[in-house]
Amino acid sequence: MAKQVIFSENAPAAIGPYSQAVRAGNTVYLSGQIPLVPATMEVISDDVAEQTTQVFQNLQAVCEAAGGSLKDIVKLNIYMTDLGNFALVNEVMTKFFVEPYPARAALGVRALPKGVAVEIEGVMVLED
Ligand SMILES: C=C(N)C(=O)O
Repeated sequence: MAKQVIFSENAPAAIGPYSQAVRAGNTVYLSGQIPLVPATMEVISDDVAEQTTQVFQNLQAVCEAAGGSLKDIVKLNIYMTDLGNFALVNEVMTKFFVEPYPARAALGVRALPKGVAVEIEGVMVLED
């Protein structure tokens, strides 16, 4: 199956050897987004709510570049350096998603790139 690399100028450029997303058939694999502001490539702030918002905005931009939207996401994996932020991340997520929510995993990790507090990756399935 042919794979297609997805790129959005409205999301941060990759900070390593990966693509922002890759489409294979109708499935789009969204690389982990961290809270970098696309225009500056700087972390938005230390505030976890702002970081989470930036992450979802970045994912939204990549989804749109792939011809979809956050509504088409079927699975998310959320990585947090402090699971004490679990409720806060949930609250921010409800500003971007309505039911039926995607499947999801939430994990606590020791560290994330650029010292951020949250990273989110996902899988999106496009309509035929
Ligand atoms: C930020 C990433 N997605 C990475 O380094 O893989």
